[in-house]
Order: sequence, then structure tokens, then C-alpha cells
Amino acid sequence: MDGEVKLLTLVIPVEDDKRVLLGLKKRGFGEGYYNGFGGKVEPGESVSEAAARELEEESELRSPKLDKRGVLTFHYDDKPKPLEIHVFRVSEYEGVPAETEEMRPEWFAFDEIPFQKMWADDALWYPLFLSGKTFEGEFYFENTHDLKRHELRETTT
Ligand SMILES: CNc1ncnc2c1ncn2[C@@H]1O[C@H](COP(=O)(O)OP(=O)(O)OP(=O)(O)O)[C@@H](O)[C@H]1O
Repeated sequence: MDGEVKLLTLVIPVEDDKRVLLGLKKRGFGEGYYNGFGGKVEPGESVSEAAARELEEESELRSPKLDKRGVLTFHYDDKPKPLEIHVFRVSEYEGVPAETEEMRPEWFAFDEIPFQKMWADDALWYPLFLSGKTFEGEFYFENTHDLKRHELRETTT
């Protein structure tokens, strides 16, 4: 595994370009926050394999098409390694979202996303994500939760 960063995935299902499926995280890192579905990339897995696995484990949805949209890097003053999160959009899937041990899923209209109950960076990059852009960013946190500064740019594919 890469020793410089911790690789993670984040998968956000989008319906009809109007609603996103988020889950209320019930345990672990980010407990009590709404977020997309994702987690650590395991040894021997590609990033997109990990994204598909986590989507299924945490929401019970399966998708043949995960569309990579961005890479976000989070730096912490209180953790040794940055997190590198690969963000995917899913608009075709099979199954019905179900509550799992880790997440309680809920649909939100694009203009009703509960940013006050999400990580501070989300309000910054979701507008790019929702408008179909691709992006990359660096975010610097203190005490795990306080976002001190960031850089964010749209990328060309
Ligand atoms: C700081 N700003 C952030 N903004 C948006 N999303 C963030 C995030 N920081 C972490 N995330 C996501 O939170 C999940 C943690 O996953 P996490 O529970 O640690 O992983 P995993 O399910 O592998 O863990 P266990 O197997 O329970 O150890 C994972 O989707 C990751 O992308």
C-alpha cells in the first residue's frame, strides 16, 4: 500500500440530476454526519473496485458504472497521514437503498443537502460535483474538524 497517504473512496448516487443519496453515518470516522458511501481501499483492490464494494456494503446498491469525478486530499495537524479520497458519481444502479450497520440512507434534493450536518469541505466541492464538473482539492484541518484553508480547482478530463 501507499505509505504516503491513506486511500479512500466516496460514492454519491445521483437520481435524474435532481436528488442525491446520502447516508447518516452510524459509527466510525464521521459518525453523525451525512456523507456518500465509501471507505478504505483494501490491499489488492483497485480504487474503483473498492468504491463498488463499499457502495454495496453500505447502501445495498450495485452499480455497473462508477464515474470518477474528483480527488480530494485532506491534511490534518493531528494525524500522521493525509487522506486521499476518490469521489465517484453513480447514476445507474440496481437495488433499493437499505439501512445497513454503518449507514442510514436518505434522498436529498440538490438544494436541500444538509451541509450543516456534513464535513466542512463538502459545501465547497459539492457545487462542482452537482453541476457535473470534475475537480481536485487540498483541505487543511485542525483538531480533525476545523477547516483552516483549502485549494480547489476544476479539472479538464
Ligand atoms: C474530511 N472531509 C471529508 N469529507 C467527505 N468525506 C469524507 C471526509 N473524510 C472522510 N470521508 C469519507 O468518510 C468515509 C470514512 O470511511 P471509514 O468508515 O473510515 O472507512 P471504512 O468503511 O473502510 O472503515 P472501517 O471498515 O469501518 O474501518 C469514507 O467514505 C471517506 O471517503
